Amino acid sequence: MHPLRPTMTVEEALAYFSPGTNGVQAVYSETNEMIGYLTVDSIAIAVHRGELTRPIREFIVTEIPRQSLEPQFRSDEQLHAFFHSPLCKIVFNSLYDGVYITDGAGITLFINQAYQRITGLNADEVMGKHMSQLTKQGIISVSASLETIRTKRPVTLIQTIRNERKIIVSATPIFSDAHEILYVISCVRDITELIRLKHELDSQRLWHQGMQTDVPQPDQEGLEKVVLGPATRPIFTLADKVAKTEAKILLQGETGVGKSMIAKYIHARSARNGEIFMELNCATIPSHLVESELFGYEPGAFTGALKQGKVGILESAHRGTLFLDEIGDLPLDVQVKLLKVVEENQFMRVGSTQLRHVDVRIITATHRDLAARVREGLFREDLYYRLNIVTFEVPPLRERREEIVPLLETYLAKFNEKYNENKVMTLECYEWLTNYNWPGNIRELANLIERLVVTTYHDTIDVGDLPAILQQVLPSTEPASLKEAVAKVERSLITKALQKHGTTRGAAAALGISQSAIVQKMKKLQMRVENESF
Ligand SMILES: Nc1ncnc2c1ncn2[C@@H]1O[C@H](COP(=O)(O)OP(=O)(O)OP(=O)(O)O)[C@@H](O)[C@H]1O
Repeated sequence: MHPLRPTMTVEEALAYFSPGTNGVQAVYSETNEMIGYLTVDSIAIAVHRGELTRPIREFIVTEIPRQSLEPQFRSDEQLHAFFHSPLCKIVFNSLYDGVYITDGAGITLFINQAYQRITGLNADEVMGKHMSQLTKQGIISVSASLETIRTKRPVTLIQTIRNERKIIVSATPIFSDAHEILYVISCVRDITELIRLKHELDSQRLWHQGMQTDVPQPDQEGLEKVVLGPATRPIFTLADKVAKTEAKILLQGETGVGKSMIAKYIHARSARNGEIFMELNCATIPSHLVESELFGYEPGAFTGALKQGKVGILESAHRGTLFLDEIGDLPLDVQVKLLKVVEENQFMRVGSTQLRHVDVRIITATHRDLAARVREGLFREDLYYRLNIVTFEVPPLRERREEIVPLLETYLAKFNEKYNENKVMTLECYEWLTNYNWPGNIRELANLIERLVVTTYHDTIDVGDLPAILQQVLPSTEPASLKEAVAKVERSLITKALQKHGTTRGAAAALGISQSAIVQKMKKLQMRVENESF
């Protein structure tokens, strides 16, 4: 077990006072200096006062009282005796927070009076029952005790009681001498009201910020309703500015973050508004067809070609804007032809020797690191610099979480209207989705809401309606020690630098350390070091 830290809660510290351990435990600062002791007596006082969630720093003593040096529980039997004693019931019933105790197998042994008050459940409904039975019966949505038994770690999660009340449950394991879980003590707080207030506050704050901006509402441009949070507002402000120019724009960001929406917005705010906006995704058409799709072809230019030939997307976009998505996937030979368009506004159809003139604004986008593609020889450097006069880095949704709730609200309203429904989402569901990582970004969010509106039978969408992957309960992911936390940050910084710069040399330079230092660090962090080019 890791050392006790002053920021731990009393609840977390309970696990350190298992049978066979001393009634006194040293507490260490984040820099591993011993700063005092926590005794079983001070823990008992905290428990008695219902201060399970207070940091133990408030209960640290600098000298050890002599009686505390005696082991408090000499055996598992004494621990069992405590949990089955009337004293245990008196102590837990005196608490304001709810307490739920199961044995190491997950069978309910005790609930205190506060738990009954908070949840509306009475002892007869749960006593002697296995937690899985209670989830199956829909009495509780998920079980923190079972997660604790599975992971052998403290777990905190949000639980719904009979599909109504939301409570936050923190479960802590109590171990035997042999490190088996004997009991799980869960502390329970009602958060229904808390979530509602937080949710209201977040939404209001965000919309208020949105109102104060000078950015013209993209919706006014005939686009879909756009959510503008602190991370996207500057992007739209800059987009509005560069829209008035003919500068080439490169949009970078993961799939579904809104790159094509920004491209449409730039077109709508430019002098070309009213002319056509054309879009070509270079990754979705086979590479041998990209050239003819883009530039068109003459009659009989190749086998399978249309007799009358075909006008390419570039020509169709004359006077308008052409949005080339996934430009990083454009074959090298087509890049040469595109360079001519960018530099001279000229091109030739496939199978023709006649130069044609075209007036098109080109906006490009990619989820790839184009600079790295240039280094790898997969993207022409001259074209890269031509296309990349202004770059927009569009952050993934997980890095702009404050936009998640307004996005959920926007899409819920949109699909309610589309399907003539009147669905609402529970606060727990909002909370849950705010914590999800959204690898598919806003597109994934929009698709999920559409699916939920169409497939759910009831008017209230709850966590139980979410796909299984979204319902996974995560054990507390707090790093266990400062060292672990530092390692986590180092690992993430190195991974990001390697992804961006491609080589350990480049990554080391970006992080301000030598190449041998980065390689050594990677080995220490058990990261794969293959060769210089990683
Ligand atoms: N700020 C926003 N507010 C509301 N909806 C948004 C916002 N940004 C994007 N969307 C919506 O998210 C979906 C995906 O956006 P978009 O197609 O622009 O992403 P993308 O980055 O171009 O994805 P890809 O690279 O896969 O083509 C679209 O339905 C779009 O309307």
